[in-house]
Amino acid sequence: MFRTITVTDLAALENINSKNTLCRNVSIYGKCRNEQDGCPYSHGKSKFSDGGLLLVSSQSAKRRFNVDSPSFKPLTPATNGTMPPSRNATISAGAANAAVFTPKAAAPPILCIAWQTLDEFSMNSVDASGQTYNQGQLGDSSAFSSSASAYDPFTTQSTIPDASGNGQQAHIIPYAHDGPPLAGSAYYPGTATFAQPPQYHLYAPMGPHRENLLAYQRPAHDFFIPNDLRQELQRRNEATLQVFPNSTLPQVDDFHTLVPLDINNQRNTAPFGYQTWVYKAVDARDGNTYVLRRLEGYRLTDARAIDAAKGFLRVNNGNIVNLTHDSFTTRAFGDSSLIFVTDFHPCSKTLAEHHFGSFSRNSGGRHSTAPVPEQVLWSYIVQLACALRALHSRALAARVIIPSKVLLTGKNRIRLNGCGILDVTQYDAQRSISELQQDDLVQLGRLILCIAADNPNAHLNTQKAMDNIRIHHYSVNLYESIVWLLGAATALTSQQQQVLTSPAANQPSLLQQQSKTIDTFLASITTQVTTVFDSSLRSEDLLTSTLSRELENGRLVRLMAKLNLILERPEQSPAAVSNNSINSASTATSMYLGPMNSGTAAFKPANPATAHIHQHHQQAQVHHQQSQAWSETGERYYLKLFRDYVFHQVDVQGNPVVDLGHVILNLNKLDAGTEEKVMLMSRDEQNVMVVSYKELKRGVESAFSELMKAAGSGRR
Ligand SMILES: Nc1ncnc2c1ncn2[C@@H]1O[C@H](COP(=O)(O)OP(=O)(O)OP(=O)(O)O)[C@@H](O)[C@H]1O
Repeated sequence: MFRTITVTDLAALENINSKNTLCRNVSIYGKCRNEQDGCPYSHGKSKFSDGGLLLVSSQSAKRRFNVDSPSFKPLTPATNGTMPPSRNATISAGAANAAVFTPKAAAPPILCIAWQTLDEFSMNSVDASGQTYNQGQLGDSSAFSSSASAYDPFTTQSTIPDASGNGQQAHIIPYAHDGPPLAGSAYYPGTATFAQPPQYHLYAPMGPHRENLLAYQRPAHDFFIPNDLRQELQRRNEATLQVFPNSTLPQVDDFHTLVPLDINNQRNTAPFGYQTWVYKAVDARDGNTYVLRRLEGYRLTDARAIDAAKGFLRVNNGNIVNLTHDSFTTRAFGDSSLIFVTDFHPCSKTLAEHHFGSFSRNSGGRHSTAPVPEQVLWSYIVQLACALRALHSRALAARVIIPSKVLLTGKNRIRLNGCGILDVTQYDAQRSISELQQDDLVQLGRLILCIAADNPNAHLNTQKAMDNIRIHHYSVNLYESIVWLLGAATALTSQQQQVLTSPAANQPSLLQQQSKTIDTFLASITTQVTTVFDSSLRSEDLLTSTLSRELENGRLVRLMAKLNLILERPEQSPAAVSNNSINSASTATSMYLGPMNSGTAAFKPANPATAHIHQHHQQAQVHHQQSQAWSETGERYYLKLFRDYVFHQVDVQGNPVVDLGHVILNLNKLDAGTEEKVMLMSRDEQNVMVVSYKELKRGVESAFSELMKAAGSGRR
């Protein structure tokens, strides 16, 4: 069975033959003649390269074609699908002497060739240079399949036949727009003038790499942020936006939409000497979410006290919950409350909740879980030491380093909370800063001791807790560090002293160091600091790689947004903007699917401006024109078909095909504007259009720029 194909570029068909499985059954066959002027086809590539479009019409088109037309001769039954005549044999002497055909941009030259079913496909094929191959030469499909298997949709180079028919390495610039055509480069015009843009459409695969995948194969999850991280970020997002609909909490100064974070019923006045409440709130001035810590019943007796926390405003450290605003007093809660405003870290927990979550404060009982890994303890020590260094170097002190005032904001990521509060509430207590800083070190030692001993009250019996640490097989180094921080070396047994001062212990021993500052401590744990630093760099690498994937997804989202902005938007179609745009040689798209019984030798786009211009009201006329661009004769119709091809595919049974890989692959090719062709089918399956991604890209860009012009803005 034969169907009629109209092609403007024979090379395109060749290309499709080799790459598109849907078109494997296409062979060039029979007499080829230019429909426009009746001239036989000449194989000069440059003459037929401007369109890059293959129009295929099935039965309906076949009916419309006039078999008596001089430009088309149906094949004889004798040759039907068995031994098609060679192309040369079908060209008459008169036709061979015909003038060389020069294509016009507005109406690309069109050839008639024959379409065969797969069964009929067999013998002859014509390459881009016009050379005829028979089956033996091509070795059935092997010539195609070898190029198909080597095909990488993301590559920018490929072997293509040159003008002489020899396979040569040629540069395909998939995303280059057509520049001025150069002699001998008609297939890929603009290559000589091409300036390499950033190849932002290419994914650079990052390790670890899968061994069983081919170079161009990517698993779907490679394109997206890992599930656990996505869930975590979404949970944080939700937590930040969460509101209580019937909340009776007041607005405090500029802070509104208060949500309590303190879900613990047991109120504890120990850390600050006041009952505290913690709220999430939105600052009306900048719209950001902050945490308000309220000290209930605080009365300001000395106005200077409130300024005592100002020094903490200047501290910006990754291991501290930073104070963001001046503290202030308020009566919004019906009492006199002191408010501290800090950064909000959604979904965070305190170390007390994390490590002693099921521990009852009043039971005094021991929480039983598996011992915390030493690496985690070192991570805590290094991070808190880092926070203390930031404070101590500014002549400040943390003053409260307890499990409930250390926030866990990510995996093993901790921040010191509640800094500066005691500076206000205990303003009058005359304690020197060095004394407070020494106390910070002791508190740090107690905190680590409690977590290592797995008991929040472990510091109340240091000796027993130290024994517990030994039972948990922590290293001598950790043991020694805790002892040094606690300043409790004298309380150790002679046996413990022996362990710490043995040659196995790190030299110089911390116990032998007299000066006790955070810098001394940090200097003595450099090995652990570098280990923690290394793991933090690795997690940063991981996040950067994840971010780079999202960057690609962001690009695809923008492309999808563009497509949806322009698709089926008649009021902004080019017909409304410029009636001549369809016929214009400079129109970005020179292809369309027109009715094949138009009565003309070549397809011509319907000029929407010509018909009925005086018969209707002007507005109705405009609407008519507008819809033309999306109609089956309109220049944007193929974009619509492409949308169907990407998103609305169905299988042979008519079931929807939901293939994310297909969507991503096609959107990437569209974004890159590759020369590869795609076969688009109308919904009634009566018409098929073959168009390159490059043309599609130009269509999208042109429609989008029209839209932007109409929107009166040059921004994208
Ligand atoms: N800056 C913050 N960002 C996010 N959540 C926070 C922040 N500060 C505290 N929270 C959360 O608020 C809750 C209460 O914090 P708070 O410091 O009062 O701990 P607590 O366990 O209630 O201590 P206390 O025994 O002193 O009352 C905790 O669950 C903590 O995770």
